[in-house]
This record gives sequence, C-alpha cells and structure tokens, in this order.
Amino acid sequence: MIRFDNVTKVHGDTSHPALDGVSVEIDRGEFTFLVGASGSGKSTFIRLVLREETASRGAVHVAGQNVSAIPAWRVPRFRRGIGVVFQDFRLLPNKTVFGNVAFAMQVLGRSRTAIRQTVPVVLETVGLHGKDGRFPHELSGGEQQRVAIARAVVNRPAILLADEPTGNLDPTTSMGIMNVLETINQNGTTVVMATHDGAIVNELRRRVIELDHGAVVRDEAEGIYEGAR
Ligand SMILES: Nc1ncnc2c1ncn2[C@@H]1O[C@H](COP(=O)(O)OP(=O)(O)OP(=O)(O)O)[C@@H](O)[C@H]1O
Repeated sequence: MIRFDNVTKVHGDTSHPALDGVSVEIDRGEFTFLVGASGSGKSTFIRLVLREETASRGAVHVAGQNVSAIPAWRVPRFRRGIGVVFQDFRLLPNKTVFGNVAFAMQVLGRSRTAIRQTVPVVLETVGLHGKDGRFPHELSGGEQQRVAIARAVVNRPAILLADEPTGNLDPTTSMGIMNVLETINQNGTTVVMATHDGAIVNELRRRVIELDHGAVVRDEAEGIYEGAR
C-alpha cells in the first residue's frame, strides 16, 4: 500500500538529509507506528506519502502509484484517498461537529442525503454520538481529536496518516483515541501513526518503524519503543 524505495529527502540548502536511504513497505490493512526523536524524519515521511514533498532520490509508491509521477492537477484527487490527522486537530471553529465532518463530504460534491446518512454513522464510530451540535470550543481535546478523525475517514480513505495525534492529550484520553484508531484499522484502513509516546506504542504492540537522523534503525512487528536513542 505504501512503499519507500531507497528514499532520500534533502531540504533546500540543508546538509543533513531529513530522510536518508529509507526502504520500507507497509501492506494494506497494517497498523504501523513511526517512532523517533524530534527531527528524526517522521513528518517528512508523512509529507512524502501525501506528496506534499517529493523525494530527492528514490521512489515513493502509494496504492501502486509512483507519487512523484502524479501530475499536479491529479494530486488533489490522489490525496482524497488518504485521511490525515494532526496533533493540533485543525477543526473549523465556526462549524459544529456535524458541520466539520459534513464539510469533508460537501467539498467532494456528495449529496445531502448521503451526508445525512453517513455522518452520524462515523460520529458513532469515533464515540461522539449526541455531540453533533457542539462547536469545537465546547469539546475537550480528546473529543476534538475524535471529530478530526471522523472528518479524516468519512470519505473512506484506504490510508489514514496520523502525525502525533495524541501529542496534546493526557494518557487516558490518548488511549481512547488509540481505541478509535484501532477500530478504524479493523474496518480495513491502513493506519500509519507518527509518535514519540512510548507508553502508547508499548501498550498496543504493533509494527514499529524507528527513524534516527532520517534512517530506519529498527523495523519490528509487535515492537516497543523506549524513547529516543
Ligand atoms: N521544510 C524544511 N526545510 C528545511 N529543513 C527541514 C524542513 N522540514 C524538515 N526539515 C528538517 O528535516 C529533519 C526532519 O524533520 P521532521 O519534521 O520530518 O522530523 P520529525 O521526526 O517529524 O520531528 P517532530 O517529532 O519534531 O515533528 C529535521 O532536521 C528538520 O529540521
């Protein structure tokens, strides 16, 4: 589903590559943690999958496509197949919970009927039943992240990328978010989550790809993470 073939990414005039000869393959339906210290290259990995950046050397394949070869005009359509969540939620502050999730369907031109049918189901999946009319400022951080996840998956993407989704949340709330991500993964979505939260990684025991200064230093099934080297 995601394949990096000897990928190096050098930003502008920097000397050390953000990613350095990375080769990994993530299969359809996997749940993978991407771990490493701040600056190890996790966000760069995610931006390369989304084609927000392109590889300096090597190739990134997503769902069978070499992302560097996708013409600019097709990039928006390509990105629709990928849901993304961030540490800082990025909700629309003047839209309700329902409105935030519905908006992701509206921009694709989905019908009002489809939106009315789909959004409540997704809100139920993320554990926000009954909160559809709230505005983001009326929600806890964990609830806001649930809205962001609902918005990211409402169009049924094949892949969900999560960049430090629990970075702003306390441990208990974080575990609730992890349960939501596991449910989404069980429904068939490939999940890649960047984190440096060892407690979460060690609790879930999923695949762990560790980056250090842009290089893969460990790739283990059911791995653990004891913090940056
Ligand atoms: N646009 C850019 N221009 C120059 N250097 C960059 C750029 N983006 C990232 N870098 C550098 O590339 C390296 C990897 O950064 P990246 O953001 O991928 O790390 P990260 O593991 O996601 O870190 P964090 O956990 O802090 O988000 C860092 O040295 C960073 O300073």
